[in-house]
Amino acid sequence: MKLQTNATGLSGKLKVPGDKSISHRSIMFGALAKGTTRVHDILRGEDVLSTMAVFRELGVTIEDKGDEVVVHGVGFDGLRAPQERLDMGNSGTSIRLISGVLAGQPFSAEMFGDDSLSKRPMDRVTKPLRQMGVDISGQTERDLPPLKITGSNHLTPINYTLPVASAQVKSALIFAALQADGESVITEKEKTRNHTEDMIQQFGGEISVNGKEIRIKGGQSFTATDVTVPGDISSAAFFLVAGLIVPNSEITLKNVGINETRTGIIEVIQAMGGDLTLSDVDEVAKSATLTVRTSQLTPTEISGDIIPRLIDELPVIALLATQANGTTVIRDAEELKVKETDRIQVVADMLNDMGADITPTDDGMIIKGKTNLNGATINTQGDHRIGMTAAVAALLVTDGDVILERSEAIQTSYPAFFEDLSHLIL
Ligand SMILES: O=C(O)C1=C[C@@H](OP(=O)(O)O)[C@@H](O)[C@H](O)C1
Ligand SMILES: C=C(OP(=O)(O)O)C(=O)O
Repeated sequence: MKLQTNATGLSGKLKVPGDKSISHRSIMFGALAKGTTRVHDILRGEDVLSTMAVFRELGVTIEDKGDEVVVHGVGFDGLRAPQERLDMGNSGTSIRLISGVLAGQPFSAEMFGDDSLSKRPMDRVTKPLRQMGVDISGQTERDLPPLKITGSNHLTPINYTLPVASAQVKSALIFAALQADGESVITEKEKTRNHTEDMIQQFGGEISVNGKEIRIKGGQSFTATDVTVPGDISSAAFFLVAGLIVPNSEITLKNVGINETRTGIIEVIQAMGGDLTLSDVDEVAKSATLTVRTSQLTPTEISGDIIPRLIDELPVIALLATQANGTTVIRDAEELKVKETDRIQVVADMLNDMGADITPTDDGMIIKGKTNLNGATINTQGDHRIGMTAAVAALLVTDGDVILERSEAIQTSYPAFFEDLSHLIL
């Protein structure tokens, strides 16, 4: 598709779709609780639809009533063996977290995904799950999908320090630990998004978190509850950046999730001197209204423990940095290489094709600003965040066309992205 270029300004208010991480987990916890869970403002992106389809295949009734999704929970002991292979689509979150759920189930299943997911390492979950007594294996020494799993209802509790900063690995192990015979201790490398821990408490379970150390007792059960999903800050990120770099812009994003394990991008924008204000802060729902205006930006360094708090935003943050007056350095972000694409290489190649000056490194990028962007043909390679970053970059292009190939990848996390963007363009 041909992307809109040369925007003279962006203006308006928007409610971004529901948080993807919380949406996945609302289906999972709803299914594993006894009773009826009603989920409001769930994201209906393809990744979450994959999680819903998998739980239906595992015997859970899930109704989409338009204004809410109703999950008729069956409890940990109510899942049934699937008749079909479980299709995880493009979703790393689905395959890894559901591996942890199936770890404690006394049946076999096979999990597979699309071309992108089939290249992503699953050994980070298979290794610790094997230690707990699960029979799980994939392809090659990195355990790429498809994965075959046979769970056990006598899982050994685990005491495990994560070698990578990953909420997906942490959450997979938490789901397994909830079904184990005793208490498990999981220690994080860096603090990552904590939606699983929050939801255990919301669904009446028990978890103790002390800094990076998490303790979970096995044999727990959950009670159904209602969930309202806040807007996804990872989706809001595209409009935050667009509003800062396109001239004559002011964008207001309502009801954006501001869980403290997700707000790295707000700190980066502030460090770069961006005009960003928070209002209507709701401490209980952990949400706020965010407003951005066109800004002169200074460069910054992004590294260390902030990285997991903005990991999915780094592609569009790289674009932001191309418009700062000086050189921005991103370090400690080697996890970007094992996302839907190698996001260090793909982001650098894409923005360099458009005229940016980015040097990819082993664990990040060196981004020289401020550069003019030009037309190019970009292929998402099946990565939604590459597609949305390209669409925001195109707004700055005054010279030539920007053609986006495989734009349908954006369905993964933001089906209405282009519609929402078009409403803001003056
Ligand atoms: O737990 C989650 O919901 C997610 C964790 C992150 O992945 P990692 O755990 O691989 O860092 C993130 O990139 C992904 O989009 C969603
Ligand atoms: C990495 C992402 O998702 P997942 O790992 O669930 O595929 C993402 O949404 O950017």
